[in-house]
Amino acid sequence: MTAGTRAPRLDLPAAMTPAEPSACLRHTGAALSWHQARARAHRLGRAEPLGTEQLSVHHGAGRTLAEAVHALVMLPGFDNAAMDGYAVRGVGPWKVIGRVLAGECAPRRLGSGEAMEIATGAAVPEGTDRVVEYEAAVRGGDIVDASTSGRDHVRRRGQYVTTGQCVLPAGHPLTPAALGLAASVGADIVTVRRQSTARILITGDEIVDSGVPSHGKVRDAISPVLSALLKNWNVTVDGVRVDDRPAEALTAAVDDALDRYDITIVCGSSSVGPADGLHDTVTAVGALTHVDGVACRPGHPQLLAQRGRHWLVGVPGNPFAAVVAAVTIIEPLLTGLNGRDLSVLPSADLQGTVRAAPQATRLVPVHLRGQQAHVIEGAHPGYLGPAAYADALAVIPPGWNHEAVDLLSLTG
Ligand SMILES: Nc1nc2c(c(=O)[nH]1)N[C@H]1C(S)=C(S)[C@@H](COP(=O)(O)OP(=O)(O)OC[C@H]3O[C@@H](n4cnc5c(N)ncnc54)[C@H](O)[C@@H]3O)O[C@H]1N2
Ligand code: MOO
Repeated sequence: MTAGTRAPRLDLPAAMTPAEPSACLRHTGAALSWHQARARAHRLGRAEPLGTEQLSVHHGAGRTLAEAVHALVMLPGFDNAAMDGYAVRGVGPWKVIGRVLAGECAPRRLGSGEAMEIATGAAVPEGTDRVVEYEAAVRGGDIVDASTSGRDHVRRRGQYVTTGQCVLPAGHPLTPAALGLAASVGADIVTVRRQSTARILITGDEIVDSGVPSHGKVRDAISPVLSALLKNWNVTVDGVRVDDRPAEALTAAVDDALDRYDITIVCGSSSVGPADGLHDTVTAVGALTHVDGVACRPGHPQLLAQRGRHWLVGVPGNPFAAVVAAVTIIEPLLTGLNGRDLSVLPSADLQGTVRAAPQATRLVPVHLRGQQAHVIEGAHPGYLGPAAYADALAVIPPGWNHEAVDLLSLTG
């Protein structure tokens, strides 16, 4: 609910031409470049990592390792068959002297000219030269024969991992496969960063949190999108609350949330209008400002401040601008808090009409098709339509000249 004269229009492409200002020329903070803001949020988080806890590998999904996982066993732990068939020794034909299934031990070693029927994963009998898969074997009675094969179909002990080897370093995200790997090298417990918590504070007298808004009112679109993004980033979003102005109410709510949550996110109130009290609140709660304005379109009026180990993020009230702020500030901050490196962003060639801003990074919703990102027309700071269809946001740097663009995932 900013008031006063509108900011002059910048050189927006057709796809992003809004009916209201998207440039925050009157914004008071010294804007960082988009890359600087992202890097700073990450660096700050990295300097104050979250505490740690120990979790079962069954419950670690989405967490980040605080301590490396070292193998307690060889992988494989023993020489075993990679195929169902016959473990053989020497040249065929072989006499079949028995059978060994997974989990069993062969009763004795193989002699030359002998074979043992074997299941995939079973320990091969001592003396085994190779495993002949059923498909390549010809059996008659207790004799089996096969042509020579190039592969021995034996997975050797320690072929993948040796005991003591670091299989997952600290800072590695516990993806489903990483959890399986930790278990396969014998880990029951992993040491991870604790789950971060966030409180979303929605400001604005015009905002209603359910139902169809009456004239002059606006349905809260930011809580749903922000809550979902935060859950994707493994944050516990502990309640969403609509705070009425006056400024003292916002300050009290922020003060309280800063005490109790890792990240307090104030939506709206970030600009320069008469009801935009976030800057005063930052001062009143004694937080130190690190980012105050980012040279990006949309999403310029972003804020990052710190009180102790607690973080205050201001995101613009325009919902698409709020999404931009989330991927610019909140995601890198969380990446840092979890002790992870900022990932190198994937990139793609951009198809569609978009023009670079001279001094700001533009964030544009795109569909990904193969190696190409296709611009979704109609993006507007106050409208989530194109973002709702997008796979990612393309990062269009100032002065962009049709080079490949970086991509920020919107789908988790
Ligand atoms: N004179 C200036 N006016 C504005 C500037 C500026 O630099 N000088 N910047 C513009 C930009 S850019 C943005 S973005 C907005 C940011 O405004 P605020 O963060 O202060 O947010 P509000 O004024 O409260 O709301 C803006 C807009 O968004 C709607 N809104 C707010 N919260 C929600 C919500 N939870 N769900 C859906 N929509 C929401 C609100 O009704 C307003 O329409 O300031 C510009 N003005
Ligand atoms: O127009 Mo404002 O850029 O952040 O939505």
